Amino acid sequence: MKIIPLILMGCGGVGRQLLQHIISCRSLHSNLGVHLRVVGVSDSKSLVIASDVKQKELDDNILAEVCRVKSDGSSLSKLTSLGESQVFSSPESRTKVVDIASILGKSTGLALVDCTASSETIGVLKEGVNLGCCIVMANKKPLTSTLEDYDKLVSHLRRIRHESTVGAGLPVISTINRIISSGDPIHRIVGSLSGTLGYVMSEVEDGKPLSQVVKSAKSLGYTEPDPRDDLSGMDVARKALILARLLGRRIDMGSIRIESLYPEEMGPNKMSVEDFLNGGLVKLDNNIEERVKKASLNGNVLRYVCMIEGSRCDVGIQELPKNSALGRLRGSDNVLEIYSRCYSEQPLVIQGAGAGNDTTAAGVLADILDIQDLFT
Ligand SMILES: NC(=O)C1=CN([C@@H]2O[C@H](COP(=O)(O)OP(=O)(O)OC[C@H]3O[C@@H](n4cnc5c(N)ncnc54)[C@H](OP(=O)(O)O)[C@@H]3O)[C@@H](O)[C@H]2O)C=CC1
Ligand SMILES: N[C@@H](CC=O)C(=O)O
Repeated sequence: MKIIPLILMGCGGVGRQLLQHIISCRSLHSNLGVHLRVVGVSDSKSLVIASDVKQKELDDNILAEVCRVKSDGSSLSKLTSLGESQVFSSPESRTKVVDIASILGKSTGLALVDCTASSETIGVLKEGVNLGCCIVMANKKPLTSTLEDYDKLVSHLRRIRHESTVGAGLPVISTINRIISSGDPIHRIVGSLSGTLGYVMSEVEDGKPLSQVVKSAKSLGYTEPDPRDDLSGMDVARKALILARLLGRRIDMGSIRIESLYPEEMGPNKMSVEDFLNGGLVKLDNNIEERVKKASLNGNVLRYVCMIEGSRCDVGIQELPKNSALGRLRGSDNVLEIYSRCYSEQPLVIQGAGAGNDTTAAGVLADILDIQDLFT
């Protein structure tokens, strides 16, 4: 049986769903000859770890308790039935993760799984890479940081997986890697890469107010913790940057043209998430409704589009024919058209659910299974 020891960082919607998938797939994985040994789980304030990380694990009862405590909105420090496991608070929890990485990285191997929405994990991930660990990410921030951070994180390609950073559970990164490694250069990617904005656009088209559908998107688990990350275009820009860098473009966020759906005075530095959701959003209803109606008079719909071609990398709203590939999208589906030498006239198209905790966590789980050959 191959054993994959792992530490999960981030226990929100995606992280908890990942733990639930791990528990429910135990017998499937056992039939495949793999066991996922969860040695630690952290949230923003605490880390719970197995008593002996070389041998033991957080058993499924503890993992279920972790999910229960976190869904109640509490901190991991509130865990009670811990058995021999221990809880550490930050900043000690960060040092502890690095200690475990140095114990396991080069012996049994260790996967650091980042399901946070934070830049704070970048340091730990880089240290993990130096210590021989694998890294698996749903979090887009590490790969959209500086080029120096990016180069370090991707310095051992066999040891990194980040499928869920673009398209949630869709096979976007692996498909692009396969095309590139076969020597077929990709010259253009066009897509609708935001589950939230896809859902928002199609619901507004159906006559619902923006303020209402953004709240629904949040409760369905599509949005980032702060939905302004989606509405500002920043989340799509991060996906665009990850794709552009995958294609070999040496660019930073500053090279991407980004269209925001809200004005600067509603930004995170000016109002809280609650104030934005309860007071700010409603002020945007009329403008978007008018834009949707205007597009409809021309037989068109609005879609938030990502375009990468040559040195161009833009994300923003476009008016598109209703019956185009992007225009036909409904709900949280993403679509991505890839043009290369082999796919020059007709693009290779990837389409399907592009957001949601279930599909995203399934993508992360598949990534973990995909590195099993590096473990004994
Ligand atoms: N939802 C989706 O459809 C998709 C999400 N993703 C990505 O998945 C990631 C997770 O999303 P989601 O689960 O919705 O986010 P949540 O906000 O629900 O969860 C984030 C978790 O990260 C924890 N956290 C924050 N900072 C740290 C830190 N420094 N160390 C350890 N844990 C930390 C938070 O702790 P605490 O509980 O204490 O606040 C929380 O448990 C995001 O990066 C998102 O972009 C990617 C594709 C699709
Ligand atoms: N907030 C994102 C989640 C996936 O990356 C989206 O809406 O697409």
